[in-house]
Order: sequence, then C-alpha cells, then structure tokens
Amino acid sequence: MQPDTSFSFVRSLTATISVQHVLLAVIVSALTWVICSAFYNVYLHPLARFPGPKLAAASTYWLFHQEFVRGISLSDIRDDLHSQYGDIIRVQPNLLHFANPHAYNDIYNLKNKWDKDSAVYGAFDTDQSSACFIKYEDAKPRRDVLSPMFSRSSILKMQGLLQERVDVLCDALAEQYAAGKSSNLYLGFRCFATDVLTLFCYNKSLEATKAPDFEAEIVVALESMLPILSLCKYSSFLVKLLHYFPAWLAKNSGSPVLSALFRLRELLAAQVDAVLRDPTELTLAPHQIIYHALLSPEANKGRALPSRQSLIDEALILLGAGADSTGIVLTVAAYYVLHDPHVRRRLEAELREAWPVLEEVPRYEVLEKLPYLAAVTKEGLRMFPGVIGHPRVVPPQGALISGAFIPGGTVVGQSFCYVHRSPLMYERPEAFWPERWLGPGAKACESALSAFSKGPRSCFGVNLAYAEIHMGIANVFRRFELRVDEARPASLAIKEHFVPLFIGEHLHAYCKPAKD
Ligand code: HEM
Repeated sequence: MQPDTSFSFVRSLTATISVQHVLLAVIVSALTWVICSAFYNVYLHPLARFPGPKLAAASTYWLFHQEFVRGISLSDIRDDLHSQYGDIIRVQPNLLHFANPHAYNDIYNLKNKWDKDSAVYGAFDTDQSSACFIKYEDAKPRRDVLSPMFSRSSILKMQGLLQERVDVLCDALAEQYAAGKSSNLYLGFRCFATDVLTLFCYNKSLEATKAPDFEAEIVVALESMLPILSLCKYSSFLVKLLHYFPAWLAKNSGSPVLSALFRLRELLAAQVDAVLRDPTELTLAPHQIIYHALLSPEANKGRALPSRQSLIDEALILLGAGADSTGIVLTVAAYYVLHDPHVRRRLEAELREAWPVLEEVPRYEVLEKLPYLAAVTKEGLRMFPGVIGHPRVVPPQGALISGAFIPGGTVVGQSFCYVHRSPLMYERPEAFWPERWLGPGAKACESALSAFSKGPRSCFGVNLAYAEIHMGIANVFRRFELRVDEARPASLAIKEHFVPLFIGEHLHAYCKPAKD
C-alpha cells in the first residue's frame, strides 16, 4: 500500500514546529506589535506634537506603572510635568491635560455635548445610568426624568428627612463623646451622606450612621473599591470579570469589601425586582423615590421605560455619585474650620445668632441664607470638591482648547486643582478664606467655581449636596463644642481615583454637646 504522503508531511512538520517555536512566534509578534504601536504613538499619532514624557506618549502602561507599580497618583507629578513640558501635556497616548484654568470652560460649557471617556466611565460597570451614559443623547432623557426630584423645591420638601439623619449623626457624636472617644468625622459625614442618599432615592436606609465608630461596611467598602475602580479603567476585561463574578463566591470570599458590595447590589436589585413585579409597591413609599419617576410613562414622555439592568445601574450610580462627594466636602470644610480660630469664631457666632435656642432647629430656608455658612460651604467645595476630573472626548471635527487645536477623538480633561487652586482665578488660592465669597470679588469666585462641573453633564444633585453640607456643618458646629483630637493629627493628603481617596489619618474631634 502507498504511504499517505500528505499525512506524513503534516507529521514531519508538527515534529519540527515545537511548542517552543509557537511560543517564540507569539512573543515576537507581541513585541513587534508593542514596538510598532509605541513608534506610531510617539511619532505618527495625531497627538505626536504635544509634549510630555515619551513613555507616556508611547503606551498607557506608563500611567499604569505610576499608579500601580510606583503607587503614586497623577496628581503627585502633574505640577512637575506641567513645569517641565508646558501648558498642555500628553499623559497617555490619547489623553491630554491642561494647566491653563481657562481650558476648563473650553471643555465644559453649555454648547459642548461631548462624549464621556468610555474607559473611565466603563470602569463603573453601570453603563446604563445617568452618569455613565457615554453619549449626551442617551443621558439627556434620563436627566430630564430624574432632575425634578433634585430641584430646590423638592429638597425643601424633603428637609425633614435630612434633619432626621443629621439628628442621628449628632446622637452618635454625643454617644461617642460620652464614651470618652473622639469621633471620626470623615467616616461620620460619609455615613450621614450615604444614609440621606439611600433614603432619599430608594426609601431604604442602610443605617450606616449607626455603625460602631461609623465603620459602616458599605462606606468602608465603597472607599476600598476606589483603587479597583482605577484599575478597571485599564481593562474592560476586569470590569466584565467583576460583573460576572458569582455573588455566592463574593459573599463567601472572606473579603468584607467584596461581600458588602455584592450585598448592596443584591439589595438594590431586589428592590427593583419587587417594584417591577408589582408597581403598587411604590405607593408604600412615604415620599417620591427614583422609581416613581423612572417608571412613569409621563415622565419618560412615551419613550421605552428603563430596563431592569438600567434601573439597577441607576440606583448604584446615584449612590456612588452622591454619597462620597458630599461626605468629602463636609469633612474638608470641617477640617479647615477646626484649624482656623478666626473662621471658627465667625461661623459659630453667626450660627448662634440665627439659632439662639438650641432645641429650636432652624429650617433649611434660614440656614441656606446665612452668608458665612454659605461662604464656608463654597470654600469647602473650592478646596476639595468630591470629584476630581471627568474626561471628555473631543468631537470628530476637533476643538480649540487653551488656544491650541485639538484633534477629534482626543480624550481631554482638567483636574479641578488647576481652576480652584489657580492664582489666575482665586486670590491666595491655597488659603481657606471664606471671606473671598463675601467681598467685591465674590461674583468672579462664583463663576470660576467648577465643583459640580459645567455644561449639559453637570451635577444634577447640586441642591441636595448644598442642603446636606449647610445642614451638616450648621448642626455639628452649633450643637457641639468641638475639639480636634491632637493625638490623631489629620491629613488631607489624597490619592486621585476619580474621587479623592484620603490616605492620611482621618479627621477626629471630641464632640462635647453644647449646653445652650
Ligand atoms: C458635594 C457634592 C457633589 C459634588 C462635588 C458633585 C460633583 C459632580 C461633578 C463634578 C459631576 C460631573 C461628573 C462628570 O462629568 O462625569 C457630577 C455629576 C453627577 N452628579 Fe454630582 N456631585 C455632588 C453631589 C451629588 C449628589 C448629592 C447627587 C445625587 C444623587 C449627585 C449626582 C450626580 C449625577 C447623577 C451626575 C451625572 C450627571 C451626568 O453625567 O449627566 N451628585 N457631580
């Protein structure tokens, strides 16, 4: 019989192509791809003319290396990079950062309906939510449905709920003082903001403020999640992996962070399911919650109602957007007031005058009109708004930013520091100086304030945030004689992860209840 020549040829070929050969070919191809794309990025990319570290231009790995190998944030080195390379720097192959504070208005203004950056917003794994819709056209209907719930008049109606949660916070501070302990104001304010948000939006209380020493699982978990969120912006695979991670495994993983996050997801999903199964559930809520609006055909103006997944995404993102940010600003304002005797005296004097009898808590309409309290709030928002940078994609036709033509498709952004801490926008920018909001320069200060961003994707939770900050600061500084815990010197040092992660000692103070 004749041997099968084609078969023996294949056999001899496979004998010569060993596993090592295949591996070598894969490695050589990968290296060639890395070298070619680095070469393209540095010399041929539309952003090739913009200065910055060559390695940053070559690959996204450079920034990854800074964040996850060196353990530093872009915020630690950005000033140096701008001094070395100028106003516009390239910090990733397709990402530019601007130092000139006027760039902010070039990027974020009412006319610009630019897409959000899918890598950053995709990392939240809540694609179908107001904050994470990439396109303005998708976000606009959702904003229209939800915004009325966050209007000033709606917040005024809900002030009882806010005051109730401030009372819970104050009770906890008094209890901790009675036990001889100083209070962790950072965690306390974040717990307060979390409880307000969950009650306001879903009529569900996580009772975070009642956790011992304010170490509520969910608050700690959301904070621990921040570095993972930053990691996710480098890998959509990781986002998917976390999305499909089995809930039972997460809950039995021994990781309190994972189990708290999955429990939160389940809690919100269960509420969505209950409401979808039986919409009359909504009649049980004592006030309007997000599902009244999201599932209302009138509010949706005949458009398809959001899917189950979209409802869960929305619930998660509102908590993410509204709780940490507000808690952070409350902490920052309290930190500066406690460390400046002049500011503190003025604030306390104003509060005492407007609120003479301790038991007769003024309504929010009174508190929001107190000029010095408002100035302290705005100064807190200026020093450290809860959100750091929010990248946008330049539309295909390109755009002028900071006097330079930026090609379409470029991701652009600016950290709030370059506006709020710029001497071009604010006198003595590094000083916590509430008086700047009361003098003749107040209007200019106001128009430069970008804490809630500007334009069609700016924050629609702004009225709720202001109410929480005003009421939180007023109550804590009127109802307590506060003394900083000197044994635990607080630091406002941060790592930058979309929102700031405070890495030093938290703000602790002894909160002695005031007598009158
Ligand atoms: C001091 C507190 C707060 C600060 C500093 C703040 C700041 C911001 C900023 C800078 C943005 C723009 C982010 C971006 O472009 O991606 C934003 C968006 C948003 N904020 Fe706030 N926020 C605060 C409180 C709240 C609260 C209490 C809520 C209520 C749930 C909220 C809900 C949202 C939502 C839903 C968006 C997305 C809007 C969109 O993309 O169309 N925020 N916020």
